[in-house]
Amino acid sequence: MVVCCGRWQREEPEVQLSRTEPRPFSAPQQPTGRASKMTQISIPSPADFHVHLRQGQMATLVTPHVRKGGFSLAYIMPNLKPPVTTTAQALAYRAELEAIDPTVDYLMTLYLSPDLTPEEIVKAKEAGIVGVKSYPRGVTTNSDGGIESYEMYYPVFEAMQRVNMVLNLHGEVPSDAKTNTHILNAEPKFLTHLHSLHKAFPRLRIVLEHATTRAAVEAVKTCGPTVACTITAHHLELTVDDWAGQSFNFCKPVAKFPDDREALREVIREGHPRFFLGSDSAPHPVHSKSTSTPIQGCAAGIYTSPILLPLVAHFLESFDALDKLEGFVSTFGRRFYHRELTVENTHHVVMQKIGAHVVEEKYGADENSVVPFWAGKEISWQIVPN
Ligand SMILES: NC(=O)N[C@@H](CC(=O)O)C(=O)O
Repeated sequence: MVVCCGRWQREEPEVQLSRTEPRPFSAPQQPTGRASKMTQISIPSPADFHVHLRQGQMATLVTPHVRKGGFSLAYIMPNLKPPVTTTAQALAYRAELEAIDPTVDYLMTLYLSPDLTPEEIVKAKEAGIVGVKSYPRGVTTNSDGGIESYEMYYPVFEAMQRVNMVLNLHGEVPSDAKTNTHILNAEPKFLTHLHSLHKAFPRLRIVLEHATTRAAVEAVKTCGPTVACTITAHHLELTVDDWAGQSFNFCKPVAKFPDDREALREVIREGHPRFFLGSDSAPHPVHSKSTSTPIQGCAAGIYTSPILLPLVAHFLESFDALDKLEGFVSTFGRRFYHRELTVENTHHVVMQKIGAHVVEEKYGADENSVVPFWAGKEISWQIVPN
């Protein structure tokens, strides 16, 4: 990372370029205490390990925003209609995205469903598909075909462990009045599943997606090096008070309490190498966010792709963690996913702090337009066009 404070500038050996196998998770801690003085940052090949890019017109609108937001690698979620359940579908979907923007490296996933077999896992691995995403039934957008119990998938997980694929968990259990389960405790109640899966498949790489609670952070920390966790940009800022009555801040899992948000911030400040960015950027047409009816509620999802890198820098700086930006948005996730930087795949994204700029209020036109997170508010960092 290159940091500039006024005329002062110095090169730091924070990222070693390598063509070798991934190293164990023992990244050295970065020095602290100079974050507020930075005026320029250079990040090598930022990677977003959880993105929704949709299909059709919406995909055409939002796919170029991955690059616009500073990212050159995107880990693509499979909750389309119909969900991406086969290797053939995932490859066709990747081709669709590459036709829109060929400059991004799209890592593809399959949707965990009863149709997924160990044989399909082997085929998927050979075709370069990276992971399988599990959505518990009914907890979020397009999760009607989601899972109800994990045991029946053990043969699939066994195959994934054998061929070295990643299991991505949407970590919430469905609401149930009988057990007092609701959207505020759905994530803590899910953590027993995380522990059971890790115990049953200790070599299976598992990612607990978009953690929102102190309990989730602590659970991941107690697991071994094969378990990691993504954190979104918006959960670094929001708490329950921000989405109750504000539909554009509504997403699943919902933002929790100030102490939970503090746990997310702490683990980033700590520079913990198993916690990295997965934006969960999830665009919905403006009408499905703003004009809900008693029959059709407000869609869950917050859209951050077009402003992502400056937004993350803005938030990390606000809680004195800007010096952890490179690990959080590039090195840590890449290492976990075995997508480490090489001389060939590294390009630096430079950001400058040149006074606040206001985030656009919407992208696209008419009924297909999307409203980004932080719309109309200021961000202090901007990407320098190259
Ligand atoms: N995060 C969300 O609130 N929504 C996501 C689905 C998901 O990841 O839960 C979406 O696809 O819209």
